[in-house]
Amino acid sequence: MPCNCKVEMNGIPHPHNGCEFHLRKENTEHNGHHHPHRKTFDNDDRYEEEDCVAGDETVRYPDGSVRLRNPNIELMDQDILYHLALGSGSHDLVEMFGDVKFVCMGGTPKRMEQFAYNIMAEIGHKLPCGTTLQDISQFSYRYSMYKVGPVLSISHGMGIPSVGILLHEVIKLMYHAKVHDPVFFRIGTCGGIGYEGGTVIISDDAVDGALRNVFELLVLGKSIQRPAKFDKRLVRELKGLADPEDPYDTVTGKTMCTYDFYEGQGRLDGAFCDFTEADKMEYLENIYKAGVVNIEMESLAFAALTHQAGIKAAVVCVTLLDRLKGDQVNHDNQRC
Ligand SMILES: O=P(O)(O)O[C@H]1O[C@H](CO)[C@@H](O)[C@H]1O
Ligand SMILES: O=c1cc[nH]c(=O)[nH]1
Repeated sequence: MPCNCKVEMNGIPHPHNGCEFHLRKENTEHNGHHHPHRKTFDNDDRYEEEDCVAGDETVRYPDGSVRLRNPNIELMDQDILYHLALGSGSHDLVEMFGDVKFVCMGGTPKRMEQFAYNIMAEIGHKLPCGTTLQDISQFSYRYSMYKVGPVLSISHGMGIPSVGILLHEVIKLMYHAKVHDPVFFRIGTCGGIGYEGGTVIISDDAVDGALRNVFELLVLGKSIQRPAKFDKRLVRELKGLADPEDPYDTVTGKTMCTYDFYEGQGRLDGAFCDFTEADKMEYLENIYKAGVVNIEMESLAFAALTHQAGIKAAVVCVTLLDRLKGDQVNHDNQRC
């Protein structure tokens, strides 16, 4: 049953929160996609199908548009993308985002604003006279989002919870906007393991602090694990863009993703530390031997959630320091 409540938030009309789960049970068509065999909402739908591959038609519509693996969304009158300050009822998402091809994410709002300007110069995108780039999500006060032609540039904050929330909403945005075959990138910073500051690292695998290649999440109090997989072809394509003339090295390898910057990454300089320098070095040398080339804080969720959604994704990070040589990050190394 549709709901007529209207609420304005920050000048943007927003659907009434209490109405978001008014279900239209008779509906079998949603978002222009026909669902003759709408699935029931069970654990199999949500948490299995580990073998699906980005671009696989079992996780995409045949035209390449993003298929949501959550049957609840198609039953809702409108979907509020709360942390983006957008909504399927309040905005024409197809008109605003239907032409998106690349979604680039990185930690800070400033980086992603600068990246948007760089992309604008790179692709020769012109803004209407007298206008500047606008932060589309400014009234969320959480993330920043800029759109330059087919490129979205979005800040994701720090850590798995922050990037995870963003990914849920951006994947739904792709679905509502009927975007075809989007490719997601995280453009980040990291600590190198055996690599000096200034090295570019393309992740070909993501592991947690115990070297497990899965993203673990508590759902309804139970631990679920989702495989964290990157698109190997995209990794090779990106590596192929490296030029021997580049004034920095570009390498591929296994990225460790931790839940903390200090103790979680074996740093001795946090507010707490219950291990010795020898313990730290033993750990870092062990992960180095296991093939880990860098440590950061989002790749596991990034790989797992994009893989789950059938979206091609890659993580490319620059090292700020070699963790085999120290812990402290200089301000000069991290400019935005
Ligand atoms: O520079 P970003 O993209 O934020 O990435 C890295 O920097 C942050 C820690 O300083 C973490 O988010 C880590 O993943
Ligand atoms: O050491 C580092 C540097 C940047 N980001 C991290 O997560 N770790």
